[in-house]
Amino acid sequence: MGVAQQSLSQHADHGNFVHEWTSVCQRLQADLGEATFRSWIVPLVITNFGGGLVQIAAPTRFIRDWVASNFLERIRNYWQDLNPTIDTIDLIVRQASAVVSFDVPQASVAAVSEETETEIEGSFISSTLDPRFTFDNFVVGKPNELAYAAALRVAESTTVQFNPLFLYGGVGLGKTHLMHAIAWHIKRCHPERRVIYLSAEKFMYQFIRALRYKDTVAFKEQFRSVDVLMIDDVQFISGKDTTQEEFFHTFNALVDRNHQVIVSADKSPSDLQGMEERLKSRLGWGLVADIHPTTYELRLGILQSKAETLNTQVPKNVLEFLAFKIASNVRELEGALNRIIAHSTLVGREINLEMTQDVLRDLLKANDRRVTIEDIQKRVAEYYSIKISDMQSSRRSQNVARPRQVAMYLSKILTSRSLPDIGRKFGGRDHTTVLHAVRKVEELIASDREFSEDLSILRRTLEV
Ligand SMILES: Nc1ncnc2c1ncn2[C@@H]1O[C@H](COP(=O)(O)OP(=O)(O)OP(=O)(O)O)[C@@H](O)[C@H]1O
Repeated sequence: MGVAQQSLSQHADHGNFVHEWTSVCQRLQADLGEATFRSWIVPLVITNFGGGLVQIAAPTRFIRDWVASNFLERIRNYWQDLNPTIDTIDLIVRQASAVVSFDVPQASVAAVSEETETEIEGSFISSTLDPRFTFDNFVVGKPNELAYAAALRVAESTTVQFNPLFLYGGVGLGKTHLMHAIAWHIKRCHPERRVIYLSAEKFMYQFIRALRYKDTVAFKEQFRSVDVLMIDDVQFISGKDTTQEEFFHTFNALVDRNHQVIVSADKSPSDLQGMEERLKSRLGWGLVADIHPTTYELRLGILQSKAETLNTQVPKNVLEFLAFKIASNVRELEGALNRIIAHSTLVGREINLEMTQDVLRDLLKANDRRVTIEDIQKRVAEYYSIKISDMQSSRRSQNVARPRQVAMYLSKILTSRSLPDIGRKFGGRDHTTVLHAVRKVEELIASDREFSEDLSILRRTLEV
């Protein structure tokens, strides 16, 4: 019996849960078939249980999302058949290195002790780093070029050039990705440098624990002896005065010794509410680099890169559609791409616009950019100098029919309306007419450069 197994078996319910999970897995295996079971269920580990809750961790967000939308209900039902006290299955993402797993047939159970939340590897003490968050996987565009350049500079140089480096930006725009990328780079190129990377939340909990166990000397020593201290989401300690005080002293001790400090937050130092003035001011002393909201081009670049990483061919018009429609943040954009790829892999359905709109209906509604079919008809009519009423008319001459087809195509890719809906707005035409128009325009985009350029211009005017 391994160490982790021993520690878990101290839990009174351990035996039952292992037994139950094994039975649930057997039923899933029978239902789903070997290949699906291996792809989606085997990577899962149980990380916590008790009080009616089972917490299951997936190694990546992609697997978590897919399991959540396809198997969660079934896992809960099967579990409740065995143990009616279970009412919640909590699916989380946790890297394999953060958990200790041990042998249970088919799928595994893990014990997460406080030690395993902090990875201690040689001189590198840190929260678990996501292996995908590297500089190589970071797509650079106008909105993030300064933050990227600053992060790379700090990661590459062994002398301190600006202290602290303060990275900030809205939700899901890549702050954590850049922080991890810096840490990975240092870990690879300068393994002798001592780096601590952790969230401000964890900093606070470690500090509270040190206070509780009267261990603050060791706490201070640990943080003040590093070459690089990286604190993610520093806004978390806003309003938490004692933690701020400790962070302030740690920060000063490191900066005074010319050791690098890197901090990320959702706002600029001066906008951090609930943060002491002297800390705000010190946080702004070095280089403050913001990550702006993404542009259409950056979103498209990110999607192309992610599709390549996932080794999947996704049609260009689908990537463009997603880049246009999902402008909120990169995390959501990635989630959307993962969902359609997973759907296609498992159901064997070809990835195209139709299927994308189908699979992502809810998400698309939430992100509706409110370009209406009427806006499109008006803009296209202006562009080709035809009457707007010709969008609905039965005239078939080429100079009217082609713009009408273009408007139908743009309605399909820029709104989430269905083919029959679009047909209705174009003088009550049938959905097959709309489909024909979409195909025709796609053909022309591929074969006629001038036409394709016209269309890009038109599209851009609608996207602003
Ligand atoms: N420029 C980019 N290139 C590639 N991937 C990106 C880029 N920007 C963001 N991402 C991806 O988007 C997701 C969200 O990014 P991340 O977690 O770094 O955001 P964040 O700014 O830290 O968000 P939060 O405010 O929620 O902490 C990650 O999967 C990340 O890899």
